[in-house]
Amino acid sequence: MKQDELKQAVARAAIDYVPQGIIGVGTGSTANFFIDELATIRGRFEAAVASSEATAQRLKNHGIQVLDLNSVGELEIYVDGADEITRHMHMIKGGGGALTREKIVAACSKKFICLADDSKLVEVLGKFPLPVEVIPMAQSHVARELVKLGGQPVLRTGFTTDNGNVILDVHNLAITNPVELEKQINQIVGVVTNGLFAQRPADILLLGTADGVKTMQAG
Ligand SMILES: O=C(CO)[C@H](O)[C@H](O)COP(=O)(O)O
Repeated sequence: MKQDELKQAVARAAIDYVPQGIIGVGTGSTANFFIDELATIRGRFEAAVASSEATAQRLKNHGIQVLDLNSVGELEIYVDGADEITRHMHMIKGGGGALTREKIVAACSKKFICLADDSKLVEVLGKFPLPVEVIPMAQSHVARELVKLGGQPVLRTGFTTDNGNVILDVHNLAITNPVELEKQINQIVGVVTNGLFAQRPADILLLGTADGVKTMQAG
């Protein structure tokens, strides 16, 4: 099965988790498939909160109401993809550069439902370069600190986040303790946040495989 077919299958499976109220919606090609599925059940839920400008636009294009996070309470679910995920539900996210808003919406949600094709399931995080969102004037400082942690930061050229910041993609990190590394990187002055989602892992993983969609939880 092609990767896109697997993404579409998990997006369709996620519809079973959609509550009547307001849904947090992620960013990326898998999230886009989910948005397209949401469009088919418009009217069965109230509205959405978007984790990026691109997601907000796609939701609106489908006629789905998009609300400001500050105007709503805690969300029932947040649905998003990942670049890598482990059996412990720790993730690397931010391949699309939306990591900060994704982390914020996820933090405001009771349940994080991760949608991924089986190429994203890994034993250890870190083959995918870890995205770090950085205030532009701190770019060099943060890069030096990331080198001290053993990584090789590379500026994502020509890319600005929805928050007006830059992304350093950090290669070759040995991510043996994702919870600690997430905290450590976030303590560097000038870092907005990093793409490790370990302090707040996913609750449910819908994994697209050639044998169908598998539902997994931390274990
Ligand atoms: O974190 C993300 C965007 O910032 C995405 O969830 C992640 O990059 C996966 O993308 P895709 O679904 O296109 O494979």
